[in-house]
Amino acid sequence: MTEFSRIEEFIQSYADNIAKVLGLDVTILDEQGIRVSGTGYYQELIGLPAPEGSFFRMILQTGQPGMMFDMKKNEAQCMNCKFLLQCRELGTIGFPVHKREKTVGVIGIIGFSPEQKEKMLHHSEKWMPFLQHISSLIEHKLLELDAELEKSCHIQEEKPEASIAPVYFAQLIGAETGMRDVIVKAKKVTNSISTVLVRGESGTGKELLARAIHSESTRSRYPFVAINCAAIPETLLESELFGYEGGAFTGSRREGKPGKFELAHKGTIFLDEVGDIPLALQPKLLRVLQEKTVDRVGGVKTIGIDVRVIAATHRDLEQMVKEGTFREDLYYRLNVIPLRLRPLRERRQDIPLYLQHFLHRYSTLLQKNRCQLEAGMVERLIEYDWPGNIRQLENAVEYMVNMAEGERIGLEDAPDYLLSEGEGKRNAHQAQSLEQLLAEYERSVLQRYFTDHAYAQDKAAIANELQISLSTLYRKLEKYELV
Ligand SMILES: Nc1ncnc2c1ncn2[C@@H]1O[C@H](COP(=O)(O)OP(=O)(O)OP(=O)(O)O)[C@@H](O)[C@H]1O
Repeated sequence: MTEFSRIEEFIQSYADNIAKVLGLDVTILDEQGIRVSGTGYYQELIGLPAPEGSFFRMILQTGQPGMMFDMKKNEAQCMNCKFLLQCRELGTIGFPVHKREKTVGVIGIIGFSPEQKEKMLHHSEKWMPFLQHISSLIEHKLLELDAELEKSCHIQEEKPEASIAPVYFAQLIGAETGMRDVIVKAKKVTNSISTVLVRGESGTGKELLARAIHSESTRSRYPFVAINCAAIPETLLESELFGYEGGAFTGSRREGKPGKFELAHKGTIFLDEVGDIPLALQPKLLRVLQEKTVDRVGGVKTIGIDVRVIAATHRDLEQMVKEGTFREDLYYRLNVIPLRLRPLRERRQDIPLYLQHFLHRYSTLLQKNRCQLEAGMVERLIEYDWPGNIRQLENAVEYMVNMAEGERIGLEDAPDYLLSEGEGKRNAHQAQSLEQLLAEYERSVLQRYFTDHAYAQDKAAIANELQISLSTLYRKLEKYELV
């Protein structure tokens, strides 16, 4: 992992915006010379290494900025570049990105047309200070992340389950498509004190949704504390949730320990797998939720807490209430704001979006060229039922990117369960034609552009990017009711 892998999206949005404002192309390379972002022609080359001997590679080596025009005539600097013959750049300005004196990347602006070259020459004295500024902003972002990481490690020492990595609704894939309804509801209750109960199968994003509610709430400066009630042995769950006083039981810490509710004070507690809380503990949880106080195990004093509760489960709580394994009063206390995340097989139009997202992520993380799915693969993946939902789909993409030998991912790279006919595949009565599947895909691609802030609904830019005419774009938007 390079420094830049942590801020990929930030960097790309920077590049896009700078390019738009300047009317020039922008590209950014990481410390290994891999192109991590690019606009125009260089967008296609994201994930690929810059040519050996190139101008940008030289900047990475020397840590010195530079400016060059008419590469083909500039034999001295470009002579060793493996790309010289194909190079179409008429002007290039590159500036190193440092982090604490170490060169961790390079940012460049490029002109391909005589007009762009003219623009670059005309304002030549302004470019270096401008790029220096951008480079400092990127450095600042990296240092900020380091500081956050340090802080989170520190916090995690005291509060093992606490996490401070924010998640925003806009980051959730499907937020504007298959998950839209649930996100509209979730947004309405971010700042409410009412308990939210997130329902959904395993891997549908329940925890991610809970984190987004917390991150976008006024509690976001305080901890988000997650506890998986099914993963902790029954005997320990009470003290994990509510804490214990010193000497409460054999082997306990002399100074006692706060529970998750106390650690989440002023923030949010995420009670994952709440349906797995043992019956014996349910009255105590109910009391905490109603009275907003906790009594540590073995303690005598009552501690007041201000905690937002988000619970989640994949279990059929209503059935459990009927069977007597879940208390009815606790069920009503938890189920104030029910949010249901649909399984992936009920929102197949989102599958191409997840594929795109995870392919990009794992190609970069695994330092492979940007992998693409071969024709037919998307269809196959849309047809699969994904019992493990997004988690399984993410794992499948990670597997395929690992297996891919080049940039193309074919059936031979897929995990076995995707190859076996029958199991996990869509039922016959749900079958869709290839035309319908492609239409779903086309719709989701268009929708994604419209929710991407970098395009800010700029139809001309979107048409240009997709290499279709504006009128075709309008026709498609009408067809998919996206206007
Ligand atoms: N909308 C989404 N966009 C991007 N990634 C997602 C989304 N939803 C889930 N994921 C990813 O899928 C994985 C599973 O998500 P998460 O842990 O939130 O699911 P869960 O429903 O809480 O699972 P479980 O019930 O098994 O605990 C995570 O890696 C998460 O980042």
